[in-house]
Amino acid sequence: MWRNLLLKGTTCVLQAADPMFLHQRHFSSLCLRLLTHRLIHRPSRGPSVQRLWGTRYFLALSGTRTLKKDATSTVDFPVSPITVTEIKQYIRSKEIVFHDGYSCLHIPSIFINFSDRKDSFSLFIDKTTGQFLCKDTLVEGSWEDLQDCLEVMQKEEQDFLSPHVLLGYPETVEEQDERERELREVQRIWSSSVPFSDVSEDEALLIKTMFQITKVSNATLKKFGVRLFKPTKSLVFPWFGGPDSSLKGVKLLSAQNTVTDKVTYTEATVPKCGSYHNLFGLHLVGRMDSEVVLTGSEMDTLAVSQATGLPSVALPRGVSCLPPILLPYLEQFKRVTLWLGGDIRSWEASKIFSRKLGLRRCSLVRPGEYRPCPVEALAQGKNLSRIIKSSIPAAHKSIVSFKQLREDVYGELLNTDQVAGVKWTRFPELNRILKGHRKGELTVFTGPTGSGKTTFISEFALDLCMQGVNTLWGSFEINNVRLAKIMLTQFAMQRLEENLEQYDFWADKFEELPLYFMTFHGQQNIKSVLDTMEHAVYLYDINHVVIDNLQFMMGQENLSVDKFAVQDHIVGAFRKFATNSSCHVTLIIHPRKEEDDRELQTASIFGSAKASQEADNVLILQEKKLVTCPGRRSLQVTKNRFDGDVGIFPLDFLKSSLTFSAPVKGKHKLRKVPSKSEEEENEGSEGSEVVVKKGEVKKEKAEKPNKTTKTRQLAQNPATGK
Ligand SMILES: Nc1ncnc2c1ncn2[C@@H]1O[C@H](COP(=O)(O)OP(=O)(O)OP(=O)(O)O)[C@@H](O)[C@H]1O
Repeated sequence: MWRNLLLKGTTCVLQAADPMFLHQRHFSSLCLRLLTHRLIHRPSRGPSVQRLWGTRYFLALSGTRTLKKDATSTVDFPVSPITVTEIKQYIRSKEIVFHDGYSCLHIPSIFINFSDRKDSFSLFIDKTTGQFLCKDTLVEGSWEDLQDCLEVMQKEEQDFLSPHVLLGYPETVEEQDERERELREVQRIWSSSVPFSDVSEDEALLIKTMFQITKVSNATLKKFGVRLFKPTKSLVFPWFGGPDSSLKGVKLLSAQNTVTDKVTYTEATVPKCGSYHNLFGLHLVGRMDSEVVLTGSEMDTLAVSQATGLPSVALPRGVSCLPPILLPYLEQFKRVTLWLGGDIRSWEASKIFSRKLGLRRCSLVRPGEYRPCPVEALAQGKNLSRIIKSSIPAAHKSIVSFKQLREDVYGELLNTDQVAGVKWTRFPELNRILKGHRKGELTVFTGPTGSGKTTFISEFALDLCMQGVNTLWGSFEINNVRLAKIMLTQFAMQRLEENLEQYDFWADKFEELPLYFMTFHGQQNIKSVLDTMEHAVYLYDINHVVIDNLQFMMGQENLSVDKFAVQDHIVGAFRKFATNSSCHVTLIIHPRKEEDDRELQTASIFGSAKASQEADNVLILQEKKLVTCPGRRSLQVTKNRFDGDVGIFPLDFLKSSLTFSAPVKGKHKLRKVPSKSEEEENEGSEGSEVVVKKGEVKKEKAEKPNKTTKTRQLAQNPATGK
């Protein structure tokens, strides 16, 4: 029956009443049966069974495409998280020899004939996920795919399998058109761009001045194949890849001068950034090279190569992520120097990426006054070889002295603004109180039922995501479609149902955001959620996880245990995750039942005091008392571990765009946060804004000049002083 279905090229949908009915093993055995007919059809991306709203499982059993690039942003539940020990045990049981690499295990490719093998160990298995890539044939797939292939080889007593044995999701006509269009676009840009040797000296100098690369020679540009696309005056960086080093894509970089004479760059890639897996410069790396300098931009790689002669490659999306699919290409290097830029963000990224690459082979260039990014270092005539030599090992000892910390402390003092984290663009008041959004922190957010917690946090997270903070949503209460609709409305800042003709425009832009959703809904077990979060941090370098909300993890835990103890355990687990993964976790927790007319406080968070103790920040969406105007909300920060400032400011809700924006200044009187005793008699003053600096005496009257000055200053727009 299956065979008939396959031959007819149909898609088979299996719907199971009980989700457990179709589990992994069932699916594998099904595929094995198909394999014996030499027709294996299974999704090559992620877990082979994709979970869709908990009750339906789809098997795509038609189509002929080997690869399906990640087209969705949902993070599937890792059906059975795999460990490196299990992978090794399995491979040994199949009597396959392997090399234990830095991030991957290397085995001989099973997709090419023994006599045709150029490199005896060209199949790489990711030690964290079990995903594999054969560098000779570019066949990739999940750990389950590889197991199935090995089982079939053993069963059929074969030495190798055809690379076409693994077929992915069927490609729709639109997808096929899109792929062909992209290929044509790459060729069109490449053939209509010109090498620098064909550009007049004056024009070349003008372009180099625009991009601030006057010190980069034409010989270096030629070596890396960099061209000029004249119509937009963009630099064209080619992607040469695959066993034949053919042209796979291009990146176009344009430069604009801002009013402050700073140069800003915009880049565009073909194919789109999600499928643009180019390590720029890789085609120039020799098979025997054992050292590489990893940079955050193509121009930095040009600078390093020219100044030091060392092999250098650039990450395709700069410091925002290191996709695991690139790890096999970095396995040959015994030493990797990460010089990702000259700011704190690059420094943080280099520490995170070195974990994926294997700490013991990595050394990091610490940004600083004397160590800007490579292209700037070249422009300033610095000695790049010396900077690389001064890089520090990524593997740090458990016990350190101040001598080892002093540079870190100096860096923090020098870059206070960057250390404070990413600033919100839509919530300047939050920047004034919290100073920014930092990695590795835990934020607890609460507010009355139905007050708009999800709606607010959605905009709060979207704002950060639009600035490049890789975000993962765990929305257990409302489904991902509804959540994405809210976010898209907030992104477009308008009611899209009335402007459907604009839908594609906004959806295209929205799709570019580094935004991912867990495919969970309803009650979940904390272990599955944490496994998925870890999986996503590894795959997508997630910086911010939003959990809406904690109550959806409580139901699955042991009911005989006290529910406060369960909550404490869950909060502790999120705290640990945030610290260990250098990832910010925002946790929505329902408040305990309070009197209707009482404002919420830190102590109103449901459960014991553990949540507020573990949290770095506590945010409360206040609905009552503070405002006389009905429906008006305020956001109160009651804890801020970073610098202690707490405060409250009003939020205006715009129903058409589902956004909260600060009300017009001057309309609202300043007000201080009431102390507990004052709170009792507090009548509530509407729409007020206040920031209390750590160490200030709360009891001080708002009218006192020094206090008023302080709060007024803080209420001012720092740019205009108004
Ligand atoms: N400030 C506001 N004024 C009026 N309506 C609002 C406001 N904020 C959100 N809403 C609307 O209220 C409804 C509930 O919002 P939301 O789901 O964000 O609340 P919640 O606090 O997360 O709810 P729950 O307590 O069930 O988790 C939505 O329809 C939303 O558009």
